[in-house]
Amino acid sequence: MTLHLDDLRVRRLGECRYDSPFSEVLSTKQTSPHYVAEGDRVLLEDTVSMLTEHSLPPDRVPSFEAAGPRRKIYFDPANVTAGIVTCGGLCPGLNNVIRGLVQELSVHYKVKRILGFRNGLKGLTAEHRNDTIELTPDRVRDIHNAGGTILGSSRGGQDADEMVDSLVMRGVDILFVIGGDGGMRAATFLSKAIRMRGLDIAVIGVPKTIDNDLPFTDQSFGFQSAFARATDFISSVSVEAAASPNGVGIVKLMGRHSGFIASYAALAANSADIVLIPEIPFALGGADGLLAHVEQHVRSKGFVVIVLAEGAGQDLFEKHGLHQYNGRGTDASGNVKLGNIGELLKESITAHLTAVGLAPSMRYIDPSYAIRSVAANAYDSVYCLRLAHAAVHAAMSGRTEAAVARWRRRFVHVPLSLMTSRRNQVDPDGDLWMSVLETTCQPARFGPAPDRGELHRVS
Ligand SMILES: Nc1ncnc2c1ncn2[C@@H]1O[C@H](COP(=O)(O)OP(=O)(O)O)[C@@H](O)[C@H]1O
Ligand SMILES: O=P(O)(O)OC[C@H]1O[C@](O)(COP(=O)(O)O)[C@@H](O)[C@@H]1O
Ligand SMILES: [Mg+2]
Repeated sequence: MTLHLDDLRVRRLGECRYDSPFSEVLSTKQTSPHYVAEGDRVLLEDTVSMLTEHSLPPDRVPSFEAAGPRRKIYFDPANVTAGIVTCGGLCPGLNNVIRGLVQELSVHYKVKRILGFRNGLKGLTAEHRNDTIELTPDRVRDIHNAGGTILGSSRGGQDADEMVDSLVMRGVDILFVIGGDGGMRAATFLSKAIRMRGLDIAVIGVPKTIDNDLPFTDQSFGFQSAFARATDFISSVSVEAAASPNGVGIVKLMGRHSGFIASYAALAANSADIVLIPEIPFALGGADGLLAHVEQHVRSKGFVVIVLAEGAGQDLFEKHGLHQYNGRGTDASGNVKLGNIGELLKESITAHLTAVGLAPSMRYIDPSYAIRSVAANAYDSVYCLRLAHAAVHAAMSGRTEAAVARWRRRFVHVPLSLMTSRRNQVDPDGDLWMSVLETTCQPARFGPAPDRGELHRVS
């Protein structure tokens, strides 16, 4: 999908009439390598070849609006009520974002009323709309030291009109939705319902996902803390596998559709022999298949370490009739429940190695929630705070139906609809995956799989 400048424009509620608390400090600021001035824009693309391909004049080149404070704002801070909600799966840094929003709103803009809606978008339903937490700087003072979210989170669908009713009834002027692809989609529908009613409510998204699968953001907050934690598990399994006869270490990590956690954690641990991700299908059997490669590793090196994303190899269940590992249906938000690729690999590798006389010592870990429930590390803490600042500035200046994101090191406004227009995935031809191949020395592909029953069936 080719994007044009107009696709990247962010909606505004109206003219900015109030002086911002940042007016004075902004009066002399200009764009520099470290600052993008109000009114300047950040390029969508960043190579000479991509830019020359358009041959567009500079003012028509696709670009994002720069985030940051404005000299004039739309809302009168004295009369603003802000709402905050966290949705979907946990991610390190949720509390840091909440704290950053509350501090910026209260300390600089002097907003007096900030409501935290409880347990995700469920908190905006008629049943729960009055069960809010009053958020003050005192209330959020220490929350960033813990993982999770003080507001709680949830999955499951809600009616957009019912949620708008809640915002109206609670007098909310600005809603901050901290969520993943589902949350951004819900925020988009919510914004549309607000617009249909002609209401003056700003909706600003703060993209959240440990899978790093949201587009138009360099890397999502909490991702670094999560993959750092995952790295510990890879290192443990590597030690175990190396110390055991025919050791096989397997670590299954989160990542439904995108193998970023698996790739980054494997690079950080620098001890994996094989990385398997959803973006690159692989075959189990055959001379070039995964099982043959595992066998060769165990024969030559004495052990093997495999890191896999939970969404890898999902086609194998059907292909090999292994229905016992297959996922079933969808979760409350409509996300497909995945088959258990970790168990499938554990059992098929055990069967294969045993059959060829290399009975393995299997060390399989699925750290699951342990990687996303941790507190944000120092890097993510800074990132979360800066995203929160950008989100408050965007909202106070009347931007709406937009998310704040860091794109090519700059903080920008991204139209909400774009956040769900595509999925960020590891590019098999990109330099991240090349680094993984350079590090593991694994072949670019395992397969193709011959349909000749070479797979050792597991019971
Ligand atoms: N297509 C959709 N339309 C409306 N709401 C959605 C949609 N997808 C998800 N949501 C809502 O967004 C919230 C969070 O979605 P979910 O997929 O669970 O997590 P995440 O935001 O982390 O991706 C849920 O409450 C869900 O109902
Ligand atoms: O929290 P649940 O429902 O068990 O879902 C687990 C899934 O959540 C994720 O952490 C991603 O969640 P989000 O889409 O909510 O960010 C996946 O990595 C994982 O598969
Ligand atoms: Mg999601």
